[in-house]
Amino acid sequence: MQHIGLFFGSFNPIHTGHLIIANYMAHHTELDEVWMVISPHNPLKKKDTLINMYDRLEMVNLALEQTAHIKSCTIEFNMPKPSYTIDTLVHLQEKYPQHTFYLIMGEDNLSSFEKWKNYEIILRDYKLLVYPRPGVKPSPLKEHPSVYITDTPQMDISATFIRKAIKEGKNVQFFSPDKVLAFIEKKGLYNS
Ligand SMILES: Nc1ncnc2c1ncn2[C@@H]1O[C@H](COP(=O)(O)OP(=O)(O)OP(=O)(O)O)[C@@H](O)[C@H]1O
Ligand SMILES: O=C(O)c1ccc[n+]([C@@H]2O[C@H](COP(=O)([O-])O)[C@@H](O)[C@H]2O)c1
Repeated sequence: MQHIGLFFGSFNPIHTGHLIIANYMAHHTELDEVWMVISPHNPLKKKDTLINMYDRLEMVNLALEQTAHIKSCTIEFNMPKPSYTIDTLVHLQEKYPQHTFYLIMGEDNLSSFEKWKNYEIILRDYKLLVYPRPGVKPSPLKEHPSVYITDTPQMDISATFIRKAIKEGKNVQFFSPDKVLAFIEKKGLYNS
């Protein structure tokens, strides 16, 4: 049996903030592995700036080329859209009954967690590893017995910031691995 942390996200694009969290969860906690689950469409986000899921997957894979114990997961690609996490959890548990799954999320997502489909069932059946994120109002759910607040380093960087900077022609070196930035440039992503 393995303990797998599921790090769900749009990864539009993946950035250093995501990667530091994934590393911390994979190597500094009791988890055996972290799977980065690329969500085709977050039910609570508009699709305007969302680029195609295959390009987002490619960027995650480029970022993870040299890493052990952190993998990409495309399970939501073939599931109904938008991507409801409870449905994915049930599907993964059926497919991998030998694993114990944990949900990894930033505090920003915990603050809106009560808007998620069947969030009470998620809290009943899964443990949530929640890491602090700068500038987020603390959620009362922090006290829930299924919620574990981790001691993860914090970095105030977001995909929104990166997309905006690229659109404005600014330099974003180090915000994401070089290979990811080269892919963005080659494909002309986030330019308009
Ligand atoms: N800098 C960061 N530090 C910690 N967690 C982060 C950071 N950036 C994103 N996350 C977390 O990663 C998960 C996936 O986030 P997502 O792909 O939406 O990135 P984002 O940077 O928040 O994107 P956007 O700016 O487009 O909303 C979420 O749980 C989010 O809280
Ligand atoms: O299940 C839900 O109702 C639900 C509501 C909002 C967000 N989510 C998921 O939370 C994950 C984080 O999304 P994001 O866009 O902040 O990276 C992503 O996988 C979404 O599909 C899920």
